[in-house]
Amino acid sequence: MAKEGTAGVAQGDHGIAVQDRYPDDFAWCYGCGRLNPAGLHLKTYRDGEETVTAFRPRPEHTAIPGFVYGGLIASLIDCHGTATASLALYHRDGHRLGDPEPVPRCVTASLQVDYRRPTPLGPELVVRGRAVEVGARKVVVESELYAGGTLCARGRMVAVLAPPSMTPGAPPAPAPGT
Ligand SMILES: CCCCC/C=C\C/C=C\C/C=C\C/C=C\CCCC(=O)SCCNC(=O)CCNC(=O)[C@H](O)C(C)(C)COP(=O)(O)OP(=O)(O)OC[C@H]1O[C@@H](n2cnc3c(N)ncnc32)[C@H](O)[C@@H]1OP(=O)(O)O
Repeated sequence: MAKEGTAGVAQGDHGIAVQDRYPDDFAWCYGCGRLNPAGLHLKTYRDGEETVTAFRPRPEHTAIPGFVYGGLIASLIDCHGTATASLALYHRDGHRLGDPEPVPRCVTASLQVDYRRPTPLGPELVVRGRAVEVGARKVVVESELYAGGTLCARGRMVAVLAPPSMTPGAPPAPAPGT
């Protein structure tokens, strides 16, 4: 059974965030890429048998006044899920965060979000996830999103290892003055 959300996030695998171990070419994601200056910079940590992340929505993440936009909720569940999948594959291969081997990058093949309660805008949101199936390249991740300890959304996703042949180059640098 899922634990109630808390904001205590940094435990296990040396307290390192999965996203801080993605190779640079895979670190531009809007939701979780550490190199995307306009992104959300989500960080996923191992917490026992689960993973956890926390994010405090800002006023621009409003759906209707006082409540969080569902697309943001989906983004948090998405990026936390792909990181949870990456960590599951890394662990399966005998590694721990902090090892020199790069963390594998997964992309979203399928994402389902069930919005169970309106999510209040104000408290920090906490997402807890776990890999429930780990295949050769495919990982199924289930997760829950909490606001102030209240379960507001559930996620289920299929994440697939990005083929190395599709590694992108870094995006172009912004034009001067932008
Ligand atoms: C933005 C990336 C777009 C391109 C993706 C490709 C390469 C990635 C390159 C760079 C990525 C860099 C950074 C990523 C940044 C952010 C990530 C955050 C999350 C996202 O924002 S990411 C954007 C949205 N995402 C996509 O843009 C994916 C488009 N898509 C594809 O690129 C292919 O579709 C792919 C690679 C997913 C699979 O293609 P594939 O040919 O490699 O593998 P295959 O089809 O054999 O599937 C293998 C196993 O997954 C099962 N499976 C597949 N699809 C399923 C589904 N929908 N439901 C249930 N199961 C499914 C199969 O049933 C099989 O399962 P089994 O092994 O058990 O038989």
